[in-house]
Amino acid sequence: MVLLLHVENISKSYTGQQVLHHININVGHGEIVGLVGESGSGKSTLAKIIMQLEQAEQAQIRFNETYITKKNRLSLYENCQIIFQNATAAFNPVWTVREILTEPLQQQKSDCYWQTMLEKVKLSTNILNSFPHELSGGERQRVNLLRAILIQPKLLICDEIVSSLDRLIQREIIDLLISLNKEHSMAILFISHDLKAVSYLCQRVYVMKSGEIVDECCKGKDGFTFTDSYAQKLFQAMKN
Ligand SMILES: Nc1ncnc2c1ncn2[C@@H]1O[C@H](COP(=O)(O)OP(=O)(O)OP(=O)(O)O)[C@@H](O)[C@H]1O
Repeated sequence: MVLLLHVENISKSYTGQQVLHHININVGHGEIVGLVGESGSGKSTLAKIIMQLEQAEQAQIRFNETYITKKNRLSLYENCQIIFQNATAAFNPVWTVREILTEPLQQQKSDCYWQTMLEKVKLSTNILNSFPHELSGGERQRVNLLRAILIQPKLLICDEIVSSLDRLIQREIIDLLISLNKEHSMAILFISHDLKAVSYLCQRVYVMKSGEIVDECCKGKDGFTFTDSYAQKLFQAMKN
């Protein structure tokens, strides 16, 4: 598989405490990859470093064969987007949904365009004049997702985006990700505690523990088969 994101040797400390230890991960073009691990294992920190929102001590990040630094991060954002769990925090509360969605495009679009795009995330055009606080959690996360995919990124990093939603809405969002992956070959790095969601969605998964990648596995016909005992326990607990 041709690599889209290639992350090598990421280490990070906060106030003398090392939270990431020589992390290597990669995501292929059009691939859906999971990143799981217990709370505090360093998943979000890794995602922020990839997006140049945090500085790592040493890191080599290549996206589409180009080394990414703070200086050229804007070109990364044209092809790689991140969405977080808390969709509300991503929005300006005094903007309507139309204003929120128009911002990354930097130009007005027709009602017909919005209808087509909103249908992709199963929202109606009525929502365009609403403010974020008038939406449900699931609707907010759909707007967040649509905002990220409007620029047709090659990679979408999802950091716990379904954790606060109920099961049915979680499933709808995940099915939406699968269709976006199929229709646009959009690669996804899916960071989650939710191993059921990861098992359903992802083709390959990395398991993280205390700032280290302890296992990596491709999905086979029986799901994921890990060699590391921590990874085995983690996924075994899900089945029980
Ligand atoms: N800005 C910060 N300053 C100091 N320590 C931090 C900071 N951000 C994260 N940490 C620490 O780094 C470690 C990794 O945190 P991180 O949020 O990356 O973990 P995580 O795996 O994403 O956790 P969760 O699943 O709960 O979101 C934790 O010990 C956390 O307390």
